[in-house]
Amino acid sequence: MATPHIACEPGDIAPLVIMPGDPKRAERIAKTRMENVRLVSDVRGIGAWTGTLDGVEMTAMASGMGIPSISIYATELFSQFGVRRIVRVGTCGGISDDVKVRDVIVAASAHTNSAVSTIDLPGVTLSLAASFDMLRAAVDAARAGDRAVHVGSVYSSDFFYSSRSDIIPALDQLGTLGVEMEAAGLYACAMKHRAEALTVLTVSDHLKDGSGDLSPEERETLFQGALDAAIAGLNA
Ligand SMILES: O=P(O)(O)O[C@H]1O[C@H](CO)[C@@H](O)[C@H]1O
Ligand SMILES: O=c1cc[nH]c(=O)[nH]1
Repeated sequence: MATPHIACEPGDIAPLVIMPGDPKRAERIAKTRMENVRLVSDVRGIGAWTGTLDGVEMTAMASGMGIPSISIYATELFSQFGVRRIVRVGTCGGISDDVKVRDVIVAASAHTNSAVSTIDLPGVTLSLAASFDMLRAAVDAARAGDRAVHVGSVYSSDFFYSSRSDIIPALDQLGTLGVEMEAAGLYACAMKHRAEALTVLTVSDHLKDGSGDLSPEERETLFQGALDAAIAGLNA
């Protein structure tokens, strides 16, 4: 049965979902990496493409931007479509000096200023973390690739344009690798539905030095290292 944001039957979505933020990136993944793909839903221009990848059935579907958006899709996928694993393949801004543009970050955990970490259990801040099995497989695959790989915490912000850039040095001090806008929401949904999730990011820009930032076209296309690691995570 269709949900408010996904117009297809449960069997049309695979148990394993590759989820970039950008719908064009989802379509590109489907058309360049998958076989026998079909568009099974296109509500609000968020295409869901189901096919096979190296013989395994998968769906590529975008999350849109921000925790509210990814939470809608992840909730419907986990609760109504029998999805077991979602891997986010996204971009992020570098925070740590160790991280350079084009590097891959595997997000073991996500700090956030979103209410998803505090709203469900009064007095408790939830730990928002990746699936261990997915994380281990993705890290192993990423380390075998040709890009520098970092594993650790990221910051999932509710703001792309934040008035609180003053907190970035403190996040840096705490070892936070980069900033993006969805991982914490995805991890919270996976925890709630007793499912599994992972986030693998390509560093698209650096908060301390914007001179090497990726162009909009590169942000859409330059994600092969992260995607290979993400696929390994899904197959774990
Ligand atoms: O490239 P994606 O996956 O969309 O991720 C990052 O890019 C968007 C902001 O430009 C946010 O969604 C952020 O998390
Ligand atoms: O959320 C994001 C994504 C990419 N780059 C940033 O600086 N922030």
